[in-house]
Amino acid sequence: MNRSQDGLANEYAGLIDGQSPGTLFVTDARGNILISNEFTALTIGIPLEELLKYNVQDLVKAGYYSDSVTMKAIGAKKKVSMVIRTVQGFNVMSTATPILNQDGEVQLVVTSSNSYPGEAVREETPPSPNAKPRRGAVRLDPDTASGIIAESLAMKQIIQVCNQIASYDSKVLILGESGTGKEIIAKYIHRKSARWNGPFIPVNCAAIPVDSFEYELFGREPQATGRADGKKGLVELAAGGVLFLDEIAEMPLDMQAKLLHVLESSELRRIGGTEPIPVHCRVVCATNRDLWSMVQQGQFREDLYYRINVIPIHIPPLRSRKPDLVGLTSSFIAHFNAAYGKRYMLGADEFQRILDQPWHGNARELRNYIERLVITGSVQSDERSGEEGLNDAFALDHFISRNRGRTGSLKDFAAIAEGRYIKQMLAECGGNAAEAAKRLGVDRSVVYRKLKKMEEVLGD
Ligand SMILES: Nc1ncnc2c1ncn2[C@@H]1O[C@H](COP(=O)(O)OP(=O)(O)OP(=O)(O)O)[C@@H](O)[C@H]1O
Repeated sequence: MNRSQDGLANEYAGLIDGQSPGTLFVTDARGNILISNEFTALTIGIPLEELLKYNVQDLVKAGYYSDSVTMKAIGAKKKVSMVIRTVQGFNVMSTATPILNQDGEVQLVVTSSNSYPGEAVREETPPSPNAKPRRGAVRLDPDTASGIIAESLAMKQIIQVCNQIASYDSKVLILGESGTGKEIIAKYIHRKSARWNGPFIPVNCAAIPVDSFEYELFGREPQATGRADGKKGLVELAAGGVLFLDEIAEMPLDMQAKLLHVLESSELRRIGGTEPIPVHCRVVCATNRDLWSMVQQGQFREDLYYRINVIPIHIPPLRSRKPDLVGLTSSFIAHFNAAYGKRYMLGADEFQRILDQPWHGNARELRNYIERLVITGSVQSDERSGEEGLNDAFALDHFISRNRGRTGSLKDFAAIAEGRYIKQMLAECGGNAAEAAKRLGVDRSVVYRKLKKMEEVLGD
C-alpha cells in the first residue's frame, strides 16, 4: 500500500466499526483486502487477521463467494451491484464503489453487502449524456423502497426500531439536528404502519403564525365567522393517517395546552364548535431543540413532553455516521447524475474532502453540496471553507446559471438573498427560529415563509 492509499484506507477504517451488521471491506486496485469489518470474516468463516491476507479473487477461487463484485467494479471503473452467494449459502446484495484518483484510475474499492432474498443481478450504467434532465423524478436508492440510506449501525438500529413500532399507534418523538432525516424517518413509520393508505400530514409548527395555530390545527365551524364555509383542521385531515408535528418546540405554550387536551381526550372542537370531533390520527413529533431543557426552563409543558415522548428516536448527526456519509454521497451522485443527465464520478481527493467536512447541516447540506458538484464538476476551494457559506453561494450561483439566457426576476433573486441571510442567522442562533426571528425583527412565521420561498425559487 502506498502512502496516499494508506491515508485513504485509514479514513475508511473509521467506516468499518467492527460491529456493523452488514459486510464492509476496502481493497486496493488489485483486489487485495486492506481493511475489513469483523462481520465480513464471520460470514465466510475465517478469522479477520487471516482475511486481511487475501485477495478477493482468492476468495472466489476458494469458493467463499460465487463471484467478485469488487473485481467487476475495478474493471468497469464504476459502481457495480450484484447478488453474490456465500459459502454459507446466503444470498447477499453486494455493492462495490471504486474511488478513482485524479487520473481516473482506481485507487481503492469500498465493498459492502446486505442479505438479499432474491436472485437479481444489476450493474449500474451511468445515464446517457443526452438523457433529458428528470429533476426530482429519480428515487434516491433503487435498492430499497424507502429510499433511506442506512449503512451505519445507528441508522440500521433506527430502521429496526421503526419496523418494530410501526404497527402500533404509540406516539413517537424524533430528535436530531436539522437535516438529519427526521421527516424521512417519520414518513418511513407512516409507510410501514397499517395507516400507510391514509394521509401523511406534515405540519411545520415554526411556520404557523402564533395567532393561526388553533385555526390551522383544529379548523373552524362555518358559523364561527359568519361565513358559509367551515374548515377542517390539519388534525382532522390526518384522520386514518399520520400527523407529523415538525419543530414541535416552536409551538406556543397556550397551544401546547390545547394540543395536550386533544391528545388526552382523543377529540377536538373546531373554533366556534360545540360538538366534539373524534381524533383518528397517529401523532409523530420532531424537534432539533433540547426539549427536556426547554421543559426545565418552563418553555415547553412537561405533561405534553411526556405525552408525545412515548417512543423517542434520536438520529445522530451525519458526522458521527461515516458509513451513511459514504452511502448518501454515492446515492446523491446517482440521483443528480440522472436528474441532470450528467456522468459525474467522484475523485479520491473530493471524496477525502467530503469525509473531512463536519456537515453541520447534515444530509440536506451534503445533498446541496453534491448537487453543485454534479452540476459544476467541482467546488472552488474558497467556497469549501464554511458549509453554510458554500450552500448559500451555491443557491445564488445556481439561480443565475439556471436563468442564463432567460429573464430571472429580481423578486426571485431577492427571495434567495433573504433566504441566505435568514439561514445564516438561524445557524448563529443554533437553529432557534424564535431567537433568529427576534434578531431579524420579524415574526417567526416570516422566517419559515421566506425559507420556503427560497426553496420554491430554487425548485427544491
Ligand atoms: N438516511 C437518509 N437517506 C436518504 N436521504 C436522506 C437521509 N437522511 C436525510 N436525507 C435527505 O436529506 C434531506 C433532509 O432530510 P429531512 O427533511 O428528513 O431532515 P429533517 O431532520 O426533517 O430536517 P429539518 O430539521 O430541517 O426539518 C432530504 O432531502 C432527505 O431526503
